[in-house]
Amino acid sequence: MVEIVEPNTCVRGCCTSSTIPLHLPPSSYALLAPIARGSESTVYDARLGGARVAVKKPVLSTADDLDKFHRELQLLCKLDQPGVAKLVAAHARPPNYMLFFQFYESRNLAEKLHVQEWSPSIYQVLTIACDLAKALQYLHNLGIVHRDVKPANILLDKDLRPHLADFGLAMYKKDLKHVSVENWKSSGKPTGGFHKRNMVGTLIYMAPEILRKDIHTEKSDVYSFGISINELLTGVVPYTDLRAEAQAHTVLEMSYTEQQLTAAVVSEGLRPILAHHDIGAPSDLLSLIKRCWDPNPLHRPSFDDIVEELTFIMEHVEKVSCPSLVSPSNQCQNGMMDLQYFKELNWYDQGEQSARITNAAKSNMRLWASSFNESHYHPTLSWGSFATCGRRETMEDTHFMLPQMCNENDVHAFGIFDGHRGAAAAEFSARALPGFLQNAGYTCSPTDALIKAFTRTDEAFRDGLVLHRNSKRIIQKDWHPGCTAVAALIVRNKLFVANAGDCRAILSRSGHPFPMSKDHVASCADERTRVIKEGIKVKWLVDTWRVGPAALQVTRSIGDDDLKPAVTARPEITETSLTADDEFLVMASDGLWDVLSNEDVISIIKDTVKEPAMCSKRLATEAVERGSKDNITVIVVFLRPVSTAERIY
Ligand SMILES: Nc1ncnc2c1ncn2[C@@H]1O[C@H](COP(=O)(O)OP(=O)(O)OP(=O)(O)O)[C@@H](O)[C@H]1O
Ligand SMILES: [Mn+2]
Ligand SMILES: [Mn+2]
Repeated sequence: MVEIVEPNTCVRGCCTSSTIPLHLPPSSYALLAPIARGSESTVYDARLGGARVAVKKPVLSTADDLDKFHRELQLLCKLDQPGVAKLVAAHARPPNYMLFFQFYESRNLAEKLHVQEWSPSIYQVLTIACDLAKALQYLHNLGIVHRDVKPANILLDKDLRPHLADFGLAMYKKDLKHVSVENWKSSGKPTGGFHKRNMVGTLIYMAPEILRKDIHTEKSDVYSFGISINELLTGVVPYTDLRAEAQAHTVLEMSYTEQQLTAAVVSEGLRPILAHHDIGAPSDLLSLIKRCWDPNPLHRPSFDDIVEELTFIMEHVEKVSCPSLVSPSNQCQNGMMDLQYFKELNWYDQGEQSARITNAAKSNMRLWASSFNESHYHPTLSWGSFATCGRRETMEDTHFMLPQMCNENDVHAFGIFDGHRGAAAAEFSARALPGFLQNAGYTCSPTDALIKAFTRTDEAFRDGLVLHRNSKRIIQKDWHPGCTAVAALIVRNKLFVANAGDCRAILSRSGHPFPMSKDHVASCADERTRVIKEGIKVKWLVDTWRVGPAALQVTRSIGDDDLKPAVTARPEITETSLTADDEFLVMASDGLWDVLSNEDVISIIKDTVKEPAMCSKRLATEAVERGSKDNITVIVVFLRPVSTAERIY
């Protein structure tokens, strides 16, 4: 990539390599945007000789930090294994100290699981586990312990293969024996002792012997590996799982301190909830995970054992699962093919294409540029979501999150769609509505833009349906998919909520629920009267009021072209000015509100760790526990700054 210039060493001469350039002419590289900022370093998206790389630039404030940099570089120069993040170059001379790595496109495993909500197949879990075990086996054979194995340090490439990164704490085992634990923990930083920075995010992956402040061995990496693979399998951050019994501690909630977690892991043998057989995890894998997190390091397997066992499990899974891919049950009979094709049209793409961004939007115009006075209160946002199929077999909910819409720092939009009679309308709307909203945003007020976005989405979807019905000669007259929708738009200090149907949005204002939408259901007298007036019958059926021959419970929706115009897509809009009293916004599909009251939702968030994705997940899990039988989608948006301590403990 870039030529090696002799002598190829760092400034001190302690780091050498015959293949990796260790000093670079400034013209050969360019740092672009930062992609991660830690307390010890910043990682940049960068270019080196034309290729995309990730550059880790450590903060070097003390002589110790410099020693640490050279140790890390010496070590990285020796590593060459496909499961280890590849160092491609370094610059180790004043004033610039940088490590250049091959770029891994699919972020780290923690983000993939908890931000993108990726749910891997068993085969993908086994592939990652196996690659990672081989990388750790390689390191241990070289006498190196990593000491910071956790999903955030596992980078995924575009094929989702893992690469172990962050050798900031890695050491030769022989050197560790001399280093007392106190030494690596406190390097004279102000708080001293067990520095918070080392704990945050890492504590839950630490073996009991480390928490007891004994020496780290390779078996401590085995423990962290076991915890990480279980997280990969369950999608649950350790100790946040609500399926646990009350006494099994949801440790990451505010009420638990790190001392309490440490005590529970060390003396009560507390561990995360093991993945369940239900999800198709082979029992051999589950028992392997359990042995990896055994309290006694001597009882944990070595990576030689782990690699061997995982290889065996993978071969077995391949044999069992491959034939089903071609099983006759998956093939459609001839007559069914067309209908199948029709339903499987990619409605997301259809939606995206209908709401293509207009020229106005491509120019330099600003969204709602003149709206609202800049001197007002400015909310500080953080957002997260969680969506689950729940007890249903299919997922008909969709959502979108558009923080900092069109690069406007203080314009944000979020939306949830709950499909019925199929997922088509919900899938279409999740992509179309944000586009229509943006296009309208250059010319209309926020309220009008929201109304336009809803009605245009509805029209475009119903037009699309007609078009496909005709062109594909599908005689499926009575297929009329629809969806309910709620969308929130924040423009500076103003919050607008548009709702059509029975999704709901509430604010927590001074600790109390403040409804931002009204449910549009046939049991609501006003709505029932309106629908009847527009010519559609409403009948009491079984247990509730239902609309038209389709027996819909909602009175407003996108789609449902058999019930238009009575079942209108026109949303009701609520508007409010945000102040420092507004803590957070919660939006969710009716799967949540069926079993949780507005008050329940507020109080659950109050005693959950202040991380929006975790709050969303906790609410959904709680709703499933309380018997919700529907799909559940939750978006939580904090409107005030949340301190790191509140987010982690
Ligand atoms: N080679 C890479 N390709 C893509 N992204 C990367 C790469 N290296 C690092 N990153 C991103 O930067 C983040 C931080 O990297 P790394 O863990 O090496 O830095 P760090 O400063 O030691 O972080 P911390 O100590 O806070 O965990 C990773 O989680 C990942 O999101
Ligand atoms: Mn890291
Ligand atoms: Mn690190």
